[in-house]
Amino acid sequence: MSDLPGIVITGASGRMGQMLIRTVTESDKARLVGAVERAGHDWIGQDLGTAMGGAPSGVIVTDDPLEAFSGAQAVIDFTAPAATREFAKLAAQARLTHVIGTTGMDEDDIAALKPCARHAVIVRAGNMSLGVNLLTQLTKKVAQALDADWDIEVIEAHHNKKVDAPSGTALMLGEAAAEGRGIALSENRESGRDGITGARKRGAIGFSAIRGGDIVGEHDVLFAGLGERIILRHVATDRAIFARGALKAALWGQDKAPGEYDMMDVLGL
Ligand SMILES: NC(=O)c1ccc[n+]([C@@H]2O[C@H](COP(=O)([O-])OP(=O)(O)OC[C@H]3O[C@@H](n4cnc5c(N)ncnc54)[C@H](O)[C@@H]3O)[C@@H](O)[C@H]2O)c1
Ligand SMILES: O=C(O)C1=N[C@H](C(=O)O)CCC1
Repeated sequence: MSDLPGIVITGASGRMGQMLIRTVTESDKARLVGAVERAGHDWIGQDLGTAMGGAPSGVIVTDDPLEAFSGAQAVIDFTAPAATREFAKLAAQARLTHVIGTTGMDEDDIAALKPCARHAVIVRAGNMSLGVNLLTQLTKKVAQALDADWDIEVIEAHHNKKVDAPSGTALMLGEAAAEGRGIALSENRESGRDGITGARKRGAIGFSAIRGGDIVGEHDVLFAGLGERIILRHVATDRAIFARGALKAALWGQDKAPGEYDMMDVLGL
């Protein structure tokens, strides 16, 4: 039996779930030991490889996360906020590294992770790619250099199945801009313009969301001044960038003390 870290993927049939399964399976640094889907899903009880249209893998898809987590070292979780809250409790119980890519988590959801992080390593980020994490650093630097005469707007575009807005990435970028400017995002956030909105509030950080087709994920941070504009841009063309980052985080977490971490910690940025 291999001593490579055993990884469980939750939301196995999802867009990210399938990408993560391929990434872990192809890695020589980890092994796939479990796959979880929601109760009632067609894949439950099926061999994962067969369900994905390939050769049998020996991993049976389950709706029992506790069973899947026992004997694993990490769980990579790109599902939905309510599911992620439940997985966090079980990962803490099993002392697994819990890598959370799920977005759309509200304040309550995030607060619920705190007690779990006393027992397990939690790595959570709205975007696991190297490029976006670098972009947050650039955003903070540019916001630091410019005053509130420069309007900041985060413009994001995603596929037509995405259920949350603004995207987790857009919020990361907005937080970075607010930090650079020395203000709280919660008090300066502006989104959902429609109708007679009035003029833009000075110093506000705006969010605009586009949804369409199969767009993987595109983010612009626009700094609009008088007579000039700066645009910082990241374009994702392949979900593999998120899966590679998530696997890196799962491996990184293996020798860390319990606590809450993000991709900046993992990437050393
Ligand atoms: N952080 C990042 O880098 C990053 C990148 C891409 C996507 N995401 C986020 O990941 C999440 C998933 O995205 P997606 O495009 O794969 O969505 P998706 O809808 O294709 O997949 C989600 C999967 O989770 C499953 N699921 C839901 N509840 C469950 C439960 N209780 N138990 C087990 N499985 C459950 C669903 O059945 C589905 O298969 C979203 O929140 C998205 O924003 C994050
Ligand atoms: O496809 C998605 O959903 C994505 N979600 C993340 C976000 O909300 O920022 C990352 C990009 C893709």
